[in-house]
Amino acid sequence: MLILIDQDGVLADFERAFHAAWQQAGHDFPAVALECRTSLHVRDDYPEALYGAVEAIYTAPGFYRELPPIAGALEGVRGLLEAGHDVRICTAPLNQYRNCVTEKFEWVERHLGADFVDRIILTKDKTVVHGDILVDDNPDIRGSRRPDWRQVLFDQPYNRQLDMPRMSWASWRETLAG
Ligand SMILES: Nc1ncnc2c1ncn2[C@H]1C[C@H](O)[C@@H](COP(=O)(O)O)O1
Ligand SMILES: [Mg+2]
Repeated sequence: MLILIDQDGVLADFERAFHAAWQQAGHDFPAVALECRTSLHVRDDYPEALYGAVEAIYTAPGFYRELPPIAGALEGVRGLLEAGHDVRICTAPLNQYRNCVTEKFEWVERHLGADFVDRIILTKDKTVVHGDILVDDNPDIRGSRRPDWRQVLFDQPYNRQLDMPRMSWASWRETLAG
């Protein structure tokens, strides 16, 4: 199968890094605990007056480069390759792309190796990408086409209210390799 894997929130732990950076910045408003996050975009769980401060964290140089891998993700990706699947990273850049784009590539090179950079598909519209399965933490992927892939939702606190087929890296074999 051709398996498309999202980067942020599936391979790279955007949430954990944001939480740590917000705490370190010393804002009066406390960091929203990961288990209490309710919407995909972290900004939406903070007061509107703090949107600028939230964005300043994830647009800062180094934020994307230093994201920790999600537990089990790197082993899971290698396992999918070993099982014979064609694995591609399918990721959307921020509109404020300056640090984000380069650092997403650096992240892949650092954690999955230089050859894996060839497997990156960077797009604002994942519906135009061909594949059998897309593993993504976003439960509402929009675009210009009817996609030919089937989505498997990557389990995150902010998408748990939805009843959709989902997986975590602890259960990828049961969900994807069958
Ligand atoms: N939880 C998030 N809050 C804010 N912005 C986010 C979050 N997860 C991803 N993003 C941004 C960062 C990326 O540039 C794009 C989508 O990335 P993707 O690798 O397709 O998940 O949205
Ligand atoms: Mg994502």
